[in-house]
Amino acid sequence: MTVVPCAIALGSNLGDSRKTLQQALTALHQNRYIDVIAQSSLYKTVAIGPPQPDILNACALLETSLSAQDLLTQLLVIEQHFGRVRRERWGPRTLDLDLLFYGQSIITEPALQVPHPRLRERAFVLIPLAEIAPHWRDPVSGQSIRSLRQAVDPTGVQPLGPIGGFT
Ligand SMILES: Nc1ncnc2c1ncn2[C@@H]1O[C@H](COP(=O)(O)OP(=O)(O)OP(=O)(O)O)[C@@H](O)[C@H]1O
Ligand SMILES: Nc1nc2c(c(=O)[nH]1)N=C(CO)CN2
Repeated sequence: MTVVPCAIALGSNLGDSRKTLQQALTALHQNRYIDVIAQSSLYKTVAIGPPQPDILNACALLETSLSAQDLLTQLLVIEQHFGRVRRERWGPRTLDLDLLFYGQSIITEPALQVPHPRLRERAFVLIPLAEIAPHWRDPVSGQSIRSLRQAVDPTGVQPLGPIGGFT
């Protein structure tokens, strides 16, 4: 059985966001095909996009025996479980789970792009991810997460400490 290391981003700005992120990590942990290897601190971040409340963001490293498509399906199932309703693009959400990396794969399908196409410009992704995977190499740019993180403006990304709830 092949096990693939992956990275995901978590975000929430509706409801009890800290609890939602904790419960999302617990749901991933409970999936028999997914191991949660590491989780970043929690960050309060200024929302990029339409005006809306600040967002709680974090990242996690996983190992999975699922295909990238099946892992995305599991992420979408967990989002739905937390009542995510899609309205405007980049609007407020109870839970957003993005697949950032699936090993060193490059996937460009309509429903799945990996590495996540916007991760290189996102301080709210790169700062938490650099905590847990500084040496991970982005297969598209060839750069490490640490060097991508050093290139973004950290303004508006404030650490809040451990996510808590899940160990
Ligand atoms: N790497 C990926 N991770 C998560 N969803 C992806 C990915 N690539 C493509 N998608 C597709 O995008 C859809 C999710 O769009 P969504 O509305 O959550 O975007 P968003 O997270 O608000 O914005 P952004 O994609 O800029 O982070 C999913 O239904 C999925 O099919
Ligand atoms: N701060 C912040 N801004 C965003 C976020 C997010 O998770 N955090 N997600 C977006 C679309 O996924 C768009 N804008």
